[in-house]
Amino acid sequence: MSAIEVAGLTKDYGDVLANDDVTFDVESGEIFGYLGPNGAGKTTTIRTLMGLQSPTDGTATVLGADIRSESELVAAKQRIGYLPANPAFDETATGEEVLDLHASLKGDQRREELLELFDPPLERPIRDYSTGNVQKLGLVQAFMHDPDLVVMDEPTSGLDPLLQRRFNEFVRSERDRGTTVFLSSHVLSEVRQICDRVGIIRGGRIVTVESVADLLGRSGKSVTLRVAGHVERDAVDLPGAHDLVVERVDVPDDDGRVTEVSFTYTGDVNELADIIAGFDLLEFGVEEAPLEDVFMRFYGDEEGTA
Ligand SMILES: Nc1ncnc2c1ncn2[C@@H]1O[C@H](COP(=O)(O)OP(=O)(O)OP(=O)(O)O)[C@@H](O)[C@H]1O
Repeated sequence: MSAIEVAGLTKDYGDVLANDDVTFDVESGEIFGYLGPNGAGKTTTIRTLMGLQSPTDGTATVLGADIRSESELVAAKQRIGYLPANPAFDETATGEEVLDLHASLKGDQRREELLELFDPPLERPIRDYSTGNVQKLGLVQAFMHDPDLVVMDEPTSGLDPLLQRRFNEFVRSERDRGTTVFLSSHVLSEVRQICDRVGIIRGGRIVTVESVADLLGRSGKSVTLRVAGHVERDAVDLPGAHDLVVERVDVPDDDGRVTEVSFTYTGDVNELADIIAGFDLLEFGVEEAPLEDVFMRFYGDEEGTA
């Protein structure tokens, strides 16, 4: 059985069709990334899955419970952890009190273990918490009752790089012990590090659901070269090079000219390495293609940035 099944989910806010016939499944035991630019409709789907708002049309199940049935959903939520975007804990309560409240609702058998990984200042009131500390408390709260499914809306926002890495390792180890994880993000490089599969949403519509390996294979790398001397365009116009830009620049202090080359590359890295080996390189950069470029290449720009 799938941990989450979303079928034709539609949410019309009046001005905005935030989810338009959204359909996808999350398999039990996988880490599924729900990826899309700001305003794409990720939070709308997540809040609907958690029963916090009703769909205009379509439906979904979480751990087999129909989200339209309050009683089914309440029962299922005992086995679900939820970390909302910008968790709104009671500002006057201390972190400890927030956890005590959640423990009374769902349990807290893993509280101490989680507090060793993510250590918010429990004795302080929430109003004194930094964004990162709220996020840490949210993570402890989401996992401490040892749920079967955890749903997180932009979980790494506010975490510094060290904690992000700890979070990634933790989520992978949770997956390895059988927990299903559904998380949203607008950053491809973040999702690629932990997710098994990804669903991309844009303008309220699902544009693809595929494995992260397949997505990365298709999205390619951004390559930049700074080469001493002339480079002819034909020399770098390899199969798999897209959006190629070749510019000659005069460098006053240097003896001669420099050529700057940039492109997105989806071809064979060995072919690229062979070409580059023949250049007098000044600089060489390879980065993940930005998410927006991936969208532009595969899905066009007919829907603007949302
Ligand atoms: N309660 C609401 N009333 C009206 N419009 C809304 C409401 N909530 C969200 N929207 C709109 O629906 C669209 C999708 O918003 P949503 O928050 O689901 O996107 P998102 O992908 O989570 O974006 P972000 O990453 O910025 O949080 C946006 O255009 C947003 O302005």
